[in-house]
Amino acid sequence: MWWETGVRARAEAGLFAVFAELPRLVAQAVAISWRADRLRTSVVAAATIGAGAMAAGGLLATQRVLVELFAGGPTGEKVLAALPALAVLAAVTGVRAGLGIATGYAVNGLTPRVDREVERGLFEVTTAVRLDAFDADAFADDMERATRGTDSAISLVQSSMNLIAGLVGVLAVAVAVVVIHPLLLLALLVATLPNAWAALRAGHLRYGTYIAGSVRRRRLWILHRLMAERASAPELRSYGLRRFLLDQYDRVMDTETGIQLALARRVTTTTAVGALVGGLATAVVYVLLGLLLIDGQIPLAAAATCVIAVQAAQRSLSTVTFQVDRVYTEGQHFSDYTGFMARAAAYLPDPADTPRPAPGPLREVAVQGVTLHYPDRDTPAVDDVTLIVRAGQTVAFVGENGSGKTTLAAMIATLRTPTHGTVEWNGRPVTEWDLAQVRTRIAVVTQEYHKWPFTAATNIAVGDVEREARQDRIESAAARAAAHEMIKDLPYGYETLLDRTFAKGQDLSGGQWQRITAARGFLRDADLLIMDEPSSALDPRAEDALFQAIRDRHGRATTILITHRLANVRHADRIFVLHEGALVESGTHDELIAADGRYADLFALQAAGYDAAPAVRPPVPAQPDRAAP
Ligand SMILES: Nc1ncnc2c1ncn2[C@@H]1O[C@H](COP(=O)(O)OP(=O)(O)OP(=O)(O)O)[C@@H](O)[C@H]1O
Repeated sequence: MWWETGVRARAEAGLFAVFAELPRLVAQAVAISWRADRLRTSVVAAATIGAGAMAAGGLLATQRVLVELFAGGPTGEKVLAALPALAVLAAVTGVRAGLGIATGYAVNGLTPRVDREVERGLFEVTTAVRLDAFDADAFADDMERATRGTDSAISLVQSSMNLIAGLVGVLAVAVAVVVIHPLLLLALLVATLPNAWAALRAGHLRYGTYIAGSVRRRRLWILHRLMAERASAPELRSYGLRRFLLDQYDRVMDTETGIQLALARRVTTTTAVGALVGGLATAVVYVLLGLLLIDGQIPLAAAATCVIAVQAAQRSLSTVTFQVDRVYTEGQHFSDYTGFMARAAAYLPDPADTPRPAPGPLREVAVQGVTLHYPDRDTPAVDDVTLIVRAGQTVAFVGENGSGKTTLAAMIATLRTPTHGTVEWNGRPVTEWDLAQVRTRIAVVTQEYHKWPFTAATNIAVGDVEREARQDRIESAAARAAAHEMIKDLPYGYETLLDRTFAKGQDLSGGQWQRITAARGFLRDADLLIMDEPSSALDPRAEDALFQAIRDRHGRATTILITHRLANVRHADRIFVLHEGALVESGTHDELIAADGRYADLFALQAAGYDAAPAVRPPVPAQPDRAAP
């Protein structure tokens, strides 16, 4: 699964591949951090390098102290002689601690800034891409991965910085040791590498086990939801599924526990082997030091410093090995983010070379030879449609399911771009106007409306965020959509939160939601109101009130109505009938009835439903091919 990208990549990659990719990932982390906050990034970089230098200086000062203490002469004099080096050691240790604190402060300050930089970048793109981006199969999946990638940004930055700090620490020890005696570097490597290898190997094992348990974890996740969520609670009880689900849970957990124990054994064995080999290597180093001492190759103080250096290097290396894994796994997720941002750029609207003019009030919308092909569809959803809607008119788009009404309306609303043809606003293609300004003159009540997790008042107010959300405006819009009384009856009236996932949140019925979304459309009082199936869930009284409000716009503002309830379009100035994407008829209700075409057929069929039906239906004749032999 995509959320396991990082762990999977780490489980599958060899150590060489991991190390080969680290520089790129660390560079990426430094770049984000730099963009988010230059000052703090510089502080972390300077403090990390400074701390490394202090570590090396500390070891050299330690050696100086030991040289003085191991020299001949009375103890008092030796201590006195060691005092300057001791003072340096104390200063270096103090500065190093201070730099550590400075790094901590800077990283803490970086965290929210990096999070914000990355997350805001993502939302800048996801809210700006053209609607057709969401038709591409991979886009939604890509976007989810990118969301996980935003969480990884700060982890990547932090682990990269810790990795750099660990490496600088190891380097500092190596430099100090070489200064004391070059042969000690070899001793240092021999004593530290086995443990480092064991740590990396144990990480590999953990990641491998995690990936092998992917299906099991998903099953557990589903079981968690089934046993604890509201949606499944009624059926769980009515069918007595409790035992069944708990048994499933036990079975999965038995396997999981077994696997975790096996993993723990393997990891312990690996680290024990590493510790054993590391211990033996350290013993060899100590023997080597002893031989060098006896041979007079190095002074006692150098040997003692080397012992301290080995311990310091082991600490730094264990940081490095841990951070290598983190940088690599988090880096994979972050690559999902950067990859998405690059691919999404192709869906961003073309920036205007010169500022485009704002359109005046609507006089006329003209659809000129417009066609729209959805990706992976053989036939166009809208096929070479030409029509004109004039200011003040109420027009209707009718036609069977899938005939292209919503798609055509989306192009008029500038939400979709035609594959061929143009949509003109006041005689000029919409692309030549400032698109944001065109959109402020249009309100769209979509068929697949969104239930915003806000209060009832805000759910209506989102229809016009450009203007102040005055309560009287909200209530008047609600009244036009037959929503006012219904909202007043809610526990907190207009302030009722319409989301059950929050405390005191409420949910509404389908028809009640539809009233709220219609009110959202009325609030803007736009030049052009497009209403796509606004009454499919309304009761007859609410439907009547809604269409009365639509009729009130007649002559004053323009309305495009999409509905299957043909009784509601009788009064439209013009009815456009679509069939398989093409405009097949247009005219007033009376003209279309007189023409006795597709509209007349649909109307007659619907009207027949309201005629008195026979009390008993005649039996359906047996189908010849299904008759009993
Ligand atoms: N996002 C999409 N991706 C691919 N095909 C789509 C998409 N949206 C709609 N279609 C297809 O385009 C055609 C026209 O759909 P559209 O929603 O415009 O029809 P409609 O007339 O509004 O239908 P209904 O009366 O059911 O609302 C249909 O064949 C539909 O399957």
